Amino acid sequence: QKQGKNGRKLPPGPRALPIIGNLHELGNLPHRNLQKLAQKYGPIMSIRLGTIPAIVISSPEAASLILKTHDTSFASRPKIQVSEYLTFGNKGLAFAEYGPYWRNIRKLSTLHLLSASKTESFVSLRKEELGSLMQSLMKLAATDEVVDVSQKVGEVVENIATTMILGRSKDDDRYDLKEIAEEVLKIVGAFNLADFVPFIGALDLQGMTRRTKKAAKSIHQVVEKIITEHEQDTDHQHRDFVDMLLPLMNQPMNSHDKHVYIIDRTNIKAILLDMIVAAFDTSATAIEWAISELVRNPRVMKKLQEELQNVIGMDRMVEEKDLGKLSYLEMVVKETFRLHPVAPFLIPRECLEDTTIEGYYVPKKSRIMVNTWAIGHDRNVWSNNVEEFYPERFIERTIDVRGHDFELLPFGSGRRMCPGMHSGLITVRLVLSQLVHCFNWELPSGLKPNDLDMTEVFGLTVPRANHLLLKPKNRLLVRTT
Ligand code: HEM
Repeated sequence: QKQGKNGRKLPPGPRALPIIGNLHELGNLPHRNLQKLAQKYGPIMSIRLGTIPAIVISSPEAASLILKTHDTSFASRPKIQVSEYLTFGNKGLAFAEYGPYWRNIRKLSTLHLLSASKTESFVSLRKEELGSLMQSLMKLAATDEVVDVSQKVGEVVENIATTMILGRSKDDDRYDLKEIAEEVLKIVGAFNLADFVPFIGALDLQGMTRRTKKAAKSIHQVVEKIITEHEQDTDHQHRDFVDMLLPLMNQPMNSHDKHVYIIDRTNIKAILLDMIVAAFDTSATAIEWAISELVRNPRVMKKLQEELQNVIGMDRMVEEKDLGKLSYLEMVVKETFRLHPVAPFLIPRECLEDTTIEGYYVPKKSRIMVNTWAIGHDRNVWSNNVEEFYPERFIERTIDVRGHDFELLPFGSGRRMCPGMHSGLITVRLVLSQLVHCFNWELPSGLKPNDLDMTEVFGLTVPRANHLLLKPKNRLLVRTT
């Protein structure tokens, strides 16, 4: 029985060591290790990360208490070193503490950058980028080459995101934003001692502070340069995020709010940085897991290709307007998110005030980790075939990914839920369906579906550890864009 300072009952959990607490129990894949511990201690478990108390949530019911019933108490984010450096003292959206500042930039972002109509306005951008990817893959398919699918998917998502956010494509090789974004996600996901054991953290034994400063410096330079170019080039016609944010500079964020914040250059940069980091890797990670599972499960691949054949036909590519008609595709995407949630712990939350959950005391400033990976792998929720990639499970269950069903939370839920969900979902469904419609995907010679390596690497997101290598074979009857 664990007790808080005031003698109140804390959730059960493993014994914590002096100084490091339970950091040593996280291992390389904390989502898996904390699932095992939760099987012993329960779905509301308390651990200590260095000096910080943390609560790990591992069931849909407990997730609903955190993200719905007590949403306001858990709507803040912890202050972490990487975000402080990267977004000029948490001036971005993802790590801003809960309060009027966050509320204003969240509103501004959802209204001006990520609304459904803004997302739709990038339809031709997505079509063009995907068209060039398909052309290049068709050429490679004709020569029977093994293709680095992870790299190709990463490039197309990066091109779409860079053009949408910054108005330029990857052709400009003076910088590598993807590499920087991946580095930032790794640092955010790493359990940085500077955040948990400050007096040891100052020594920077893990080299995290050095890595953070380096990544922040490179990304600040790129974004500053791009903003300056937008300011100088007054007659261009793009409608990227920089164009949408610049007219708001030096204006109050929300003149009706009693807390008046004026948007300055650092606010704009911080918002753009968050968008870059949030958009680059997330959709690409989901797509590469989906293709990996389809290749490992030829039955599902065949069924998805049949759906595409019936709905689209073999003489043209998939268009965005077709997506609504592809119900099996939707189930495949859900099943991918269930087994491979892109951000298995969402983005960490911080408890704003002392709270009681199911009779347990959760002290103010506790870190909250919702283990969506554990929920997706729970037999009690998904029955005994939990490890199987079986999209048909969603025929019977009307479970959706939009934050209402706590069994499946790829975008989180509640006030801090992902505001880029619409954009992310379109990218995932479009790129995935196009790749599967235009090509058959074969394993390099000698490999059987079950041999496919599925090793994960942990960060804020959990992508494949090794790139996915496959041979495309042309499937469409006509080569068209
Ligand atoms: C498949 C793609 C994506 C996935 C799986 C995903 C997932 C997530 C998750 C799990 C969270 C945390 C939610 C929570 O704490 O409850 C989040 C937050 C966020 N996402 Fe996404 N995301 C995706 C795409 C995008 C895109 C394309 C953008 C923007 C262009 C974006 C912008 C953000 C932002 C700004 C936040 C922080 C929101 C806040 O703290 O108020 N995401 N996302």
